[in-house]
Amino acid sequence: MAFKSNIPTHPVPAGGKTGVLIANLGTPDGTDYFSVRRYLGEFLSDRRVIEAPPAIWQPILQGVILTTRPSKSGEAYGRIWNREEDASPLRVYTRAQAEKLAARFEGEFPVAWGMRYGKPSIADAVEELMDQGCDRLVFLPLYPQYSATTTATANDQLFRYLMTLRRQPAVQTLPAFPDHPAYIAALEKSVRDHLASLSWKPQRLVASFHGLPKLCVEKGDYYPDDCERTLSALRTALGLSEEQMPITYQSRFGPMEWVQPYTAPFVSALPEQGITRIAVIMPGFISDCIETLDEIGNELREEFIEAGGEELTLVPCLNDSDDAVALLETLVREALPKK
Ligand SMILES: C=CC1=C(C)c2cc3[nH]c(cc4nc(cc5[nH]c(cc1n2)c(C)c5CCC(=O)O)C(CCC(=O)O)=C4C)c(C)c3C=C
Ligand SMILES: [Fe+2]
Ligand SMILES: [Fe+2]
Repeated sequence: MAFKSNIPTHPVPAGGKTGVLIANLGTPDGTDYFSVRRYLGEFLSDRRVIEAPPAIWQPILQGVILTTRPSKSGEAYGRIWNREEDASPLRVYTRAQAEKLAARFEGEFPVAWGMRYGKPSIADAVEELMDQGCDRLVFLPLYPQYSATTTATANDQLFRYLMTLRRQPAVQTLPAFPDHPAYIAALEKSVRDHLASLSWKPQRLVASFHGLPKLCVEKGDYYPDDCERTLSALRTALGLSEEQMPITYQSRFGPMEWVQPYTAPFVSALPEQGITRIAVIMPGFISDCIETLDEIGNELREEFIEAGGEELTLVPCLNDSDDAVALLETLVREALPKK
């Protein structure tokens, strides 16, 4: 293999320069069939996400899944698309987080953003930082809870690109932050602010995390433990019990069993217990995306109303709020050597 001659366009200063790379999952470039197909094809070919042998999985993926799912998902993306920016919310928020974080660092640390799947890639972001003279990188996957299907594959992708470089930066990968005090404080404030803006009082604050196949957990992925850590810290901060703030898991994909309880049946069963006004918080997502805005904000709301529910409100994700950006700054600064 030939290694890339990646000579920075800016000289590397004496003593080195540190760049910050924030990474998220990735999202389609458009809502049309081919854009969504390209995205899902890359995402669902990742063996960290679907561990089945390619000889078995690829014919299923390239056959039935990539024939049917892109149209259905494209419609869902269409419902939540940011028309002003002509981009999906995940892209809009991730870019805004990077820009606002860069503004906070005032040139002390350049910031770039990259996506595990699609554009800009993690490789694009590494190049952007190295071109600015960075010879050290702090890599922050934007997943509060660890999973091999998210955090680990983001790290893999970073190192996969570094494998091609002649001139490699030093890299520090940051851990997940499920109960970091700054993260819990930001979530607590987002709940309090949102509840204060309502003219009614939810009877339950249902927490919904992205799901994961149960088999991944049996093989050692400790994602549900991290979700429990987040929720237990948040319940304590808000003074709520497990009954008042239950944990559930959404976004099941495929026929396998996933971590339970599943959000949709849990929420649909609430009206028959006399619970007809609820708020839903999704602390597994730093940014609003198709899974929060459409799966919960549209699909789940419809199911809840059909089951006899009256009100369902979403607590927005932290997105590009000052609290979110302050949290990212804290996580990065804590990782840097003290001067
Ligand atoms: C086996 C499939 C999947 C696993 C495992 C999985 C884990 C996982 N995903 C997130 C975060 C996000 N997922 C998003 C979208 C999404 N996820 C899957 C499948 C699996 N996820 C699919 C097929 C999709 C695409 C949407 C669809 O077609 O339904 C997103 C949003 C992306 C966006 O563009 O808005 C996020 C974020 C986590 C945290 C996680 C494991 C813990
Ligand atoms: Fe997902
Ligand atoms: Fe979904």
